[in-house]
Amino acid sequence: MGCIASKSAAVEDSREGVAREFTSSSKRATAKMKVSASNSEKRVDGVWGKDKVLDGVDMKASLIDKESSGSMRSSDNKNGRKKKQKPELAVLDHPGVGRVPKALEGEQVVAGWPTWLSSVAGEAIQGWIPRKADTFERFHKIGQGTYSTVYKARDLTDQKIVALKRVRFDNCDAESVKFMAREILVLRRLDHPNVIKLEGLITSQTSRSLYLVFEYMEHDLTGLASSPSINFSEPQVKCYMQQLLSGLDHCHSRGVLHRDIKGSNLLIDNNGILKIADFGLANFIDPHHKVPLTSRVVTLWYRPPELLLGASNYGVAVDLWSTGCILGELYCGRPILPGKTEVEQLHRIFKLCGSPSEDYWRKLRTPHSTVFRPPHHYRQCVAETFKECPSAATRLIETLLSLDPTLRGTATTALKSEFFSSEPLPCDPSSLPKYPPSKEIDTKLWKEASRHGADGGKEQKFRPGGRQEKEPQTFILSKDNADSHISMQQGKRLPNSRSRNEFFNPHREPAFGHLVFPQKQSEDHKETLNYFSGPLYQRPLHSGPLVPGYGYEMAGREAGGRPHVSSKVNLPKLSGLVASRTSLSGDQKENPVPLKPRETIQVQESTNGSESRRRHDKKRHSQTIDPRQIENGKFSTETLIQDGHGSMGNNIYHLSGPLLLSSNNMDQMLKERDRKIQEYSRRARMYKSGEIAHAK
Ligand SMILES: Nc1ncnc2c1ncn2[C@@H]1O[C@H](COP(=O)(O)OP(=O)(O)OP(=O)(O)O)[C@@H](O)[C@H]1O
Repeated sequence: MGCIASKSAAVEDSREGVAREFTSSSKRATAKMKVSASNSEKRVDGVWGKDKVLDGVDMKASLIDKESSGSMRSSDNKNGRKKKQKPELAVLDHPGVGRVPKALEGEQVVAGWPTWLSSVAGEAIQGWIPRKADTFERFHKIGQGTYSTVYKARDLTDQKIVALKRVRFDNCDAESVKFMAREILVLRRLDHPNVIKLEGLITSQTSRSLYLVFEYMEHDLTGLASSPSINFSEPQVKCYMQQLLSGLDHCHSRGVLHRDIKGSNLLIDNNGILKIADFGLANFIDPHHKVPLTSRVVTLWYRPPELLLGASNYGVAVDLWSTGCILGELYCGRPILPGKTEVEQLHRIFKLCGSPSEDYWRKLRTPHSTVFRPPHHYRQCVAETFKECPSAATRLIETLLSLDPTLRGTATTALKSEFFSSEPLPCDPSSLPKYPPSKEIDTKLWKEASRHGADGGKEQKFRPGGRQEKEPQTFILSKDNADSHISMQQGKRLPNSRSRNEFFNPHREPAFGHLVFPQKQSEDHKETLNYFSGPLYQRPLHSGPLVPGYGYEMAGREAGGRPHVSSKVNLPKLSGLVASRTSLSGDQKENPVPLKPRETIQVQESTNGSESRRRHDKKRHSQTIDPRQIENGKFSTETLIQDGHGSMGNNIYHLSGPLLLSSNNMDQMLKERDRKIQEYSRRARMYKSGEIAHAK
């Protein structure tokens, strides 16, 4: 950051009318900040060096000096009352969300940081100087996350292409700022070739928004895997997996759980280097000092059973489960456990991995463990399901998808597995083909285009895998944190929208293995249950993994009716294969037996702080929910339904209710639910693309 400091200090933020030449006093402040930062880093290094993991509590102690912790304590103990923190809040309240001493806070403001940031999350920015907006030239949008919009940009100081992630949060809400700041602190703790590097932060004293500056990555794994023209070879799959596990190994060794490993968060550059990105849900853990964590993390399809069952005492194994799902996906050409609700997800898991043993339930002891015992005994069939894969791959999938988290091993042991030492060996990243830019967002746009493109589209500006470089935008840091949009509407048409439409017609995806009422389900109904019908409190699936290669293409099958899996792993070609689906779901012979919850899932209800968030969300017409807020108990289920996805009354039947109702009612209810979800998805898309804003 030294260079950032010198770069920024020299430039005036004339765009915001804030002439901020650093005075000698601010220079002194900066120098002081650097000293404190290096001191604190030294202390943190000490912790790492000793224990190889970050102890959340120690780290807090190491990052905040005595004076600071004193001031924190006194503020916490206002009026002499000791504020009792929720367990999860206590977790969140350590790294990245601590304050710095008042004096340092003042110095940070002088250095250009806004007060709303330095006053509540000074640690996250300690030792850094904010970059100025006018030192970047912003191009088009390259990613849309639940919590962010990502743009391609050029750093005018060195002409380097970077990615700017504009994070969504409420700068008036200290908790919201703290959640956002945790991502920054986590990123600053990590330094590895397979972990995305945070290069700086853009904001100013008067700004209410914040951009994270990252190295630019051309692709993400979901985008590459779902590109119809890209076939991964087995050495390539091994190469990506090796990099993913190496990055994870680093995170875990530094006490960081990612908690959202999925293809769209695995970015790949033109040299074949894979980097783990999106640490928005990451948290610090200390295996020696366990504190309860929220189970409401990890995108549904990649979420391990213990989290679905409500575990709050978990560790690195959650990331390893997600890694197992990705490995399976890379061989199968589609997500291996695409559940639509938590209950269905769990059921799919048990059908693949077998019913858990008594010992498992005993050890788990979560609130839901008695509720979700499958009435049926399922035998483990991972090996059978993946029998077309090379045996070393099957064994690694089996290990990573162990129901018992302790049997999943670690990233280190996975890296030592036979999968990486058996032929064909992982290839060198530099030997991988160079692909045209491809991201999950492209997949979404293709899909969007195919929906709108059936009318024969007029303009055909959008090129899949070769995004249009738009005119550089004047980059002005907004004073409001509401989304600014670079519309991609104009570029939605595909050169061959018709044939694309065939590939991306969501109605072609059968709702196989549907848990709720497979026998009574009509074909029509199956069609209605497309992948937008995820659980409502979940991140919307249209911004999650977009079913790579799923129903995009009906490829041929081998004579035996099985997907061809060879050393040439044919992701898109395998997609949509009936045989592959059948073998995975095991639904052909056996109708899925619904789990019998004895009661609806009890979701922790707390309205703490939900009001302000609700107001904020309403203000921005946001259709998204931030699990980081759920984590803090800020949202009740009902809040989520009502605020995030529209009111559906007081029922929380989408969680587990359908399993308890008669099928007639269910038919209607699910149709209605799907209709609403479709409607909200559509509105969310319109909102994102700016159409709603224009319309209003
Ligand atoms: N450094 C980068 N280079 C290129 N593209 C990026 C970069 N960082 C993020 N993106 C793109 O932006 C998308 C959203 O970014 P990110 O996942 O960090 O945001 P998020 O709001 O946390 O998303 P999510 O909803 O998936 O959690 C990514 O899927 C990726 O395609």
